[in-house]
Amino acid sequence: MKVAIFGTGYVGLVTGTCLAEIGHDVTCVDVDTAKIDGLKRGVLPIYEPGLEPLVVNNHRAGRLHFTTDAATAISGNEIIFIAVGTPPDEDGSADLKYVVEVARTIGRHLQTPAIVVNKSTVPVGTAGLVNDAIARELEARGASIDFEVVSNPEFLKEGAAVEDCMHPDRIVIGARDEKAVESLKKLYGPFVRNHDRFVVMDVASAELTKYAANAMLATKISFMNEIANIAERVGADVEMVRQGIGSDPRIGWQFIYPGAGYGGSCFPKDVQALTRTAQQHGYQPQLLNAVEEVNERQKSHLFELIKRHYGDSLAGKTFAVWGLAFKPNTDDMRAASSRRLMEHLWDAGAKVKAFDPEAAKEARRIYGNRKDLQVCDAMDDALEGADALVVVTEWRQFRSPDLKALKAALGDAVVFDGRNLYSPKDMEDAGLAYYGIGRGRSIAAAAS
Ligand SMILES: NC(=O)C1=CN([C@@H]2O[C@H](COP(=O)(O)OP(=O)(O)OC[C@H]3O[C@@H](n4cnc5c(N)ncnc54)[C@H](O)[C@@H]3O)[C@@H](O)[C@H]2O)C=CC1
Ligand SMILES: O=C(O)[C@H]1O[C@H](OP(=O)(O)OP(=O)(O)OC[C@H]2O[C@@H](n3ccc(=O)[nH]c3=O)[C@H](O)[C@@H]2O)[C@H](O)[C@@H](O)[C@@H]1O
Repeated sequence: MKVAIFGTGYVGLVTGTCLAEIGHDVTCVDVDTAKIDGLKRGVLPIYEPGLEPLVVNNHRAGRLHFTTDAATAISGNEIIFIAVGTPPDEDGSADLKYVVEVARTIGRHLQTPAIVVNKSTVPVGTAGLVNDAIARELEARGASIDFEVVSNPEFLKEGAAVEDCMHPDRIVIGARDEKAVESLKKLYGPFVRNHDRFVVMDVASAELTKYAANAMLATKISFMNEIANIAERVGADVEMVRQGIGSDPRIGWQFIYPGAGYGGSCFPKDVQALTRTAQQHGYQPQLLNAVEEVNERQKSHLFELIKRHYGDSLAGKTFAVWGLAFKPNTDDMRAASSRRLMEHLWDAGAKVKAFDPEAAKEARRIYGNRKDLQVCDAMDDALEGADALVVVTEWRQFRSPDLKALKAALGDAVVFDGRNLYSPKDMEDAGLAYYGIGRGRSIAAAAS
């Protein structure tokens, strides 16, 4: 099938590439000329495991095209995806200006009937806005061309995006028109050959499903962070508690890892946007408010633990920070907890030596040449001359450090573990003071 995708970010590029991989003819469109030029040369704008060879091979095979020319991209394509950003507006609601702009562009250039599939995360009612924007442009041209707007939210995770796209656990389609549903089933069919994973519903329910999924996952995380904060106060270890509840299939093992708070481009903005939607409809979403509030507090929690150890005398101290990306296997630092931590440390007069396997370039882009930040090329380099280590992202290579070397390297022999990667006992045996998240007993011991 012939497909155009507007927006060549995490969602658009991954979706387009995976659709090309299963044999469709895909044109990715973006307004960012540098991104498109890079992609044509095989230079990817993001780090995503497994994506680069797929992009290069499918581009070479002539199934995956990149352009900034919307008119050419739209021409003759039966399916047109919208996969542009929906960042938070000033009041937290989703800013739909990019989505509406794409809809207008489609209306301006559409020549043949098409299904317009909205993959961006958008509030209920957006399909209607998209429909109206296209219709208005067609009317202005005096053109009468059939089109149908469908909601098809995306559930992929960064760091596992290709895998999620190739093996989706469900494909949600919100549509009024049976023919549009059949076309999308044909498009995605090869991804779900052995299982019927299509969940077909009305458009409003599909739009809300996306927010419900992200809000539920964010709720699980904030819930565990709340338990961690209680554990810290009552002298329990949240890691034991996690193991004690995860085996109950009604609770499950996933998304119950306490930590330095959830980050990324989606959970924070989507919880806020759903909150705004509820409020706009006269409902006070107390649970969603609490999920966000707990997360906001949690993002400062590592710094609170650092203050607990050092008191207010942080000026002149140097902190090694392992992990800058908001999660492992990505270079994305949007709303990353590392940023909040470093900003607190800098405000307190401390310096940071940071290492991340993929996000170094992004950190340099965000923070430029700050005197109090040194972005290092190796994890051990970050330890040199540091007083303490703070682990913010659970990259695999951080999991088994040489504790003797760690003790020797750190001026104050103290570790703050924002992802509970280490055993308090191993740390204690190695002579390191250890602060994890929600690890009440070891924190009490370290602070005493
Ligand atoms: N990042 C993720 O893991 C996921 C994101 N989503 C949702 O998908 C949407 C896209 O997110 P990302 O891919 O992360 O965004 P992104 O920011 O990585 O990429 C968006 C792209 O759209 C381009 N763009 C903006 N206006 C355009 C226009 N008029 N025509 C063509 N291209 C245009 C931008 O230049 C940018 O390259 C958002 O609504 C997000 O909430 C959904 C699931 C997962
Ligand atoms: O809408 C989106 O953009 C996507 O948002 C999340 O995906 P993503 O943000 O890429 O990454 P996650 O693995 O969900 O992690 C989000 C944050 O939660 C944190 N987290 C995750 C799991 C956990 O147990 N504890 C925890 O603190 C991570 O460290 C990270 O900061 C969802 O998992 C995807 O299904 C969704 O499509």
